[in-house]
Amino acid sequence: MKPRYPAPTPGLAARRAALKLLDAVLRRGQPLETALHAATQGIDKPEDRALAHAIAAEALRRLPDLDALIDGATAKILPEDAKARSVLRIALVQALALGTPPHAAISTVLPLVDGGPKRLVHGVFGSLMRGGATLPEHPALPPHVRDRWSAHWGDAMVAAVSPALAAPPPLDLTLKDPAETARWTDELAGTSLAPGHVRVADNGPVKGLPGFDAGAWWVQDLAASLPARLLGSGDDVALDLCAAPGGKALQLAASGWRVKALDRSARRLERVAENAARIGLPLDIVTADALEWAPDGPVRAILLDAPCTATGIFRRHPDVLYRIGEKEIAEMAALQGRMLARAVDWLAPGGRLVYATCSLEPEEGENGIEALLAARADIAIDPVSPDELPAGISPHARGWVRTLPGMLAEQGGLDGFFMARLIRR
Ligand SMILES: C[S@@+](CC[C@H](N)C(=O)[O-])C[C@H]1O[C@@H](n2cnc3c(N)ncnc32)[C@H](O)[C@@H]1O
Repeated sequence: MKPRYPAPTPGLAARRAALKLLDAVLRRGQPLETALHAATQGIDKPEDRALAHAIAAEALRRLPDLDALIDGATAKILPEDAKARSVLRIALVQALALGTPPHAAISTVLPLVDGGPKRLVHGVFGSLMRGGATLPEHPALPPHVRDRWSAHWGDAMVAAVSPALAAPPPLDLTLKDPAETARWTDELAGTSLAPGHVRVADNGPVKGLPGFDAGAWWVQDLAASLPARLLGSGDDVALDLCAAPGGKALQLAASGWRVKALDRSARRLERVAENAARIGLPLDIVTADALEWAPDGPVRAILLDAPCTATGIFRRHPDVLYRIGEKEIAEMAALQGRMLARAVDWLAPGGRLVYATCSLEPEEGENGIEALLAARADIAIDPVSPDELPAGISPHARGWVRTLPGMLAEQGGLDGFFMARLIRR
């Protein structure tokens, strides 16, 4: 007897979820990670959810190149938001970048255009495959990002972004005890670019690596480990005003500080508590909005790792290349300005505040600090000296630190960050 309903195409659910993810990022401006839960609802197997994420992330990494192929193979340019375009992006990225056999790549997406231009999708995909289509070794950047970053940082920086986007970033670990750097570099078969840092080439499951269960380290990009280093060690109270998921708060605690780890997100603070328990370091966790909360008295050390557009972590989160524009940058810069103005007021005379963002936008870094300095005669930059930084990264002449794509490229690069250490006179 003929089945009443056709059997579901194996792998279709993951492709449908990938389509929803692309839609969430490109049309609704949602972060990929935020959209993941809703897009993969009803998918039981973790490997199918991971596949959906991998397809969408790779499609975002390769979007301008995929679109150039599609546009070169269609007589009439498909609208930017046409479902057929997104379905073709998903099929092509699997066949050309993820190693999916072309027949599987197309047969698992065609049901997604049921009742739509199935023949067109099939025809465009087939003609591209027959024509030997390939993707360039280094992905092209979307024009609006290329122009923005080229205006701020120059063409050499932009040229360094594409290779950085092509390869998955290495896994960086921060050690609880920097004195054990040689031991863990050896046990993890990694390389170390700074005391307390190990870079691991093999990107396998983190929980399986030596030292995870023992709480010897946590995952943290090398650039992200620099701001807490700039506060040095101490045994006083240190405020970490935007603490979750906790990498920098743990660094401060490991350096002896009594850390008040504040964040407004109770859910994200659960991760902080889990991480602190695994590592075995004490943190005083406070759920509060830094724009409303205030400490009891002046403090000597503050870390403000402010919420930002996160364009500096494009290697891990390529959705920032499509979600972030001038409006988002201006909104974040305004929020950061308010947080910074409030936080410097809490500093004791001689106290230090490290301000950091994982953004490649000067509005969220250099410009914000210059505006603060112009408004506050009692605040100055406490310049970072070269010996506080890993070899290959130098402080800016103004005393702050800017990491850019292209730095340490031969060793695997690092995230884009801005950090400045301020002192209250
Ligand atoms: C860049 S992340 C912090 C990363 C963290 N410092 C680390 O090293 O793991 C920014 C954090 O700021 C928090 N946040 C955003 N607005 C806030 C506010 N008004 N008050 C407190 N935390 C806030 C977010 O919940 C987010 O966890």
